Amino acid sequence: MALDPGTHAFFLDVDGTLIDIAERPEAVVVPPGLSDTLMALAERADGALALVSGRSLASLDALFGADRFAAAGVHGADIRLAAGGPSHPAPALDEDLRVALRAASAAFEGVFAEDKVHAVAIHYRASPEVAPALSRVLTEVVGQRRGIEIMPGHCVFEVRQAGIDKGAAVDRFMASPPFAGRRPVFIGDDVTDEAGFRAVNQAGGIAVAVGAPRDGAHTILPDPRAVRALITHLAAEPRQRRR
Ligand SMILES: O=P(O)(O)OC[C@H]1O[C@H](O[C@H]2O[C@H](CO)[C@@H](O)[C@H](O)[C@H]2O)[C@H](O)[C@@H](O)[C@@H]1O
Repeated sequence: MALDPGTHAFFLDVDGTLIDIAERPEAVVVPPGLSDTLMALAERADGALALVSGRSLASLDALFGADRFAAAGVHGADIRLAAGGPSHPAPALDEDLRVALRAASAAFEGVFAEDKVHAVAIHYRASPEVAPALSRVLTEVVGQRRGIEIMPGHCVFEVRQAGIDKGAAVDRFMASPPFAGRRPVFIGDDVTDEAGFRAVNQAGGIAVAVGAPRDGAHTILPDPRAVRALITHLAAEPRQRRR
């Protein structure tokens, strides 16, 4: 894969892409040195590197360092266009909907709700067999509310506002420096990353799936370890890179 920090902009999904999946969101491990390696790549790309995640910005900062990276949190509902800069949050998901989703989730053994204010992730990794029934209940809770969608992910249903997705986040980053004028690259593993793939494809960029084929992806890396190896390679001085 011919990627060049001098000309590409990098959009990186987090769970299942940069870091390995864990049993619970708070149990993930960021490998030692990964944040510094990402920073080195960001510097080589003149700042054109963003984390694009379903996690909140607070969660990303806890994992990778406060304000260290440009980032789109909660699938783009809360965007920090530059490291150290302000965030631009969308309106919160209605409080009564969030309360109802938390209550509905609590009725299922092994299920818990992660309330991210702009979205609620309902996790069922500990009880995968409940997925069909859980999906039906969440659909009932959302009911006739307009502009709300339920997105499946890895052992999770995410209830969020329609129109906010990783593709819109990529478009927003690409509209201004240091991203504008570069060729975007999106690396991700989940169905929610396919919106990011569509956005980079429309901009003539490169979409890289992780672990399994995904709609819109040009190529696949086998796992997060391979993603980290690629990042390490790109972050190195050109003369240090193996040809
Ligand atoms: O867009 P991402 O950066 O891939 O974030 C997607 C969701 O990741 C987290 O949940 C997922 O990872 C957990 C830790 O590995 C795992 O336990 C869970 O089953 C996965 O769904 C995070 O908790 C969510 O908020 C993100 O939306």
